This record gives sequence, structure tokens and C-alpha cells, in this order.
Amino acid sequence: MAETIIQLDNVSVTFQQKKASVQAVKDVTIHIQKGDIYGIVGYSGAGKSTLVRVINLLQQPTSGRIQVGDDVLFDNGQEVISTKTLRQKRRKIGMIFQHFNLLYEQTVIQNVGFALKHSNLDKKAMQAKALKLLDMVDLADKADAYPAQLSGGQQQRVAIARALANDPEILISDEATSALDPKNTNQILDLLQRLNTQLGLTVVLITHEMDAVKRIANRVAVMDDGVVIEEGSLLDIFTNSKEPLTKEFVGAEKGSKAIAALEDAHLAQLQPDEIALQLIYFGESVSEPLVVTLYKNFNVEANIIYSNIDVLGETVVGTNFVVLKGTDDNRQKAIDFLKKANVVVKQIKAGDVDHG
Ligand SMILES: Nc1ncnc2c1ncn2[C@@H]1O[C@H](COP(=O)(O)OP(=O)(O)OP(=O)(O)O)[C@@H](O)[C@H]1O
Repeated sequence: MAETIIQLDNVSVTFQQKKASVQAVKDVTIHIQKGDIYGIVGYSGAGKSTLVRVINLLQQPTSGRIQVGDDVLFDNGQEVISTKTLRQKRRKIGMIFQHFNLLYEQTVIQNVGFALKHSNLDKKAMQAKALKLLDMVDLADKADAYPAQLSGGQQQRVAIARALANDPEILISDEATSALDPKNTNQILDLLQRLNTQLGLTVVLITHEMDAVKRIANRVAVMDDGVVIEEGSLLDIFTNSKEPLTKEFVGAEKGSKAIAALEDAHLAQLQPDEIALQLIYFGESVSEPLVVTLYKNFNVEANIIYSNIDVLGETVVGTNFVVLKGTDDNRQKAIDFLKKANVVVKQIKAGDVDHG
């Protein structure tokens, strides 16, 4: 059974400034399961960084409850954990940022070793552990280099090795790929995914890039103006988003334009024996066999108006907008058949645009 590792309940953060107060986080509740790669998406200023900083109480909330693992850190407006336990707890929560925050006058291995200074390891064991961590991020050969001699992606990998020094259970990645080019971005994301699998590391991935989330996250929260406006599994968010901002992030706008075109071209002119549908399918089913099968088995013609294929993590997701033509009975049989084949079927009616 899934085990909740981060539990934020009704968390709010208000910054008091001289003249005004800023409510950066408003009554947010999210529960992150152990082993999740949990994406938090939103535009700049949405409150993402503030929200994740409350996880290890780098930011004190104004109200709400925070539990990490078995420990309640904050409740009823105050810290409910000793300073010592909080310090230990923080070591089990690694963080990486857009700017790598490395020590530039120290070598790569010294940078990683620095994070071990509170461990009980002697110098030799520290050295060995730092090297092992560098090996984990494929940088053992750069141990004696200086950060400035490394690419941005490599520097971020050093930061990841450092963040893993105290064997954390949670890694918070706050826009860690925002300063990197697409190739380095993907390498870092793939590394986070590998660490998630190999170490069972729970990853909280803050980003404004939906592509990053799409590549590795299994759950997603969308934030806007301090509020989590939508939350769900990656597939849900991509195939069944409700909020306009979520749709904007997942690029469903493209789909909605297709629906608009569909409306213009077809919806107004649908014949009594026609129906317009949006079909979403996962994995192997592809449009061609579908069209043939519907015709062969049910004597229903399927006219594909728009088709798109996306890759979400390991899953291929296809979206088709089609017009089915056939008798009422046969169309219904075709729809039943599609649903049985795990295709999500949504009817599109004029004036009732479902962006999906
Ligand atoms: N220490 C602070 N004092 C006052 N206001 C703050 C403070 N930190 C953040 N804010 C405000 O809180 C809001 C949320 O900021 P936050 O950095 O959490 O957003 P974000 O989604 O992480 O954006 P970004 O990616 O740009 O950092 C913003 O309006 C910001 O100006």
C-alpha cells in the first residue's frame, strides 16, 4: 500500500511587508506518496518555491499542518519538533536549485564531501562515500576538477551528488533544469528518474516546464496564485484536465484549436447518422487499425479530423478527433467496442467544447 511521506494540510504562508501582506500560499493540501516523482507546476510567482520550503520548515507556514514521514513538524500555528530532530530531518531532505550553489574554489569531490561534515565518518570513509556519490551521477572521473571546468549539466550533477550525501529519502528539485539546455535538461531528469528507481528516492519536482513533468513525474499539482488549482496522476492531468491554466500547460490548447476547427467544419453539418468524438487511447492502439476495425466489425466509417501522439513517461497517449458515421445501433456498438479496448470516448457537441 502507498505510504504518505509528505503531508501538507491546509498550509498557508503570508509574508508581512511594511505596507501590504503577500499571501504566497493559500490553504494548500497535498499528500505525496513514498516513491512519487511529484511535479509542482506553475508560472513564476505562483508560490511553488515557498510551498516546498515549508516541507523542511526553511519557511514557516502561517497556518496548517506539516508531516514528513512519521514526524509532525508543524501544527496549530507552531513548530512541534525539537531543533535537533528538525536538523536531522532536514538532512534527509536533499535540495537542488536552478543555480547550483557550488563552492567554486573547491574541487568537485570536496564539494560533495562538504555535505558529509556532520556525518560520523572519518576522513577516509568520507572520501570514499563522496567518490561513490560522484560515481552514482557518472562524474567519478571529474572528482579532482573544479566546478568552473564543468558544463552546467555536470555542475548540477555535482549538486545532486551533494544533495544525496546524507542518504535522503526526499529530493526537492526547485527549477533545477531551468538554466540548462534541452540535452542537459533531459540528462538531469533521467538521472532523477534513475535515482528514484534505484534508491526509492521521493522526488518533488518544481518547474514551469511541463515537458519536464511529462518526462518523469507520476503525479502533478498545478499552482496558480498560491492555490493548487488541480492535482492528479500525470495521465489524468494530461487527458482529463479541467482548469484552463492546466490545459495551457499541457498544451491542450492545440487540441482545443483542433476542436474549434472541427466545430467549424463538421459539427454544424453533422448528419443524423454522424457523431463527433474525441478518442484518447494509451499504449499500442493506433488510429489506422481502429478505423479498419470499426468499419469491418460494425460498418461504421471513422473520419479522423485531428490526431496527436504524446509520450508521458513510458506511456504513449494518442488523441483523435473523429466523426463516426453509421446507424445508431452500429455507432453505439462501435463506442462500446472502443471503451472495452480502454479508449476514453468523449462526445463533442456544437457549443459544448470539451478540450480534454
Ligand atoms: N520572503 C518573501 N517576502 C515577501 N514576499 C515573498 C517572499 N518570498 C516570496 N514572496 C512572494 O510570494 C509569492 C510566491 O513566490 P514564490 O517564489 O514561492 O513563487 P514561485 O512559484 O516559486 O516563483 P519563482 O519560480 O519565480 O520563484 C510571490 O509573489 C513572491 O513575490
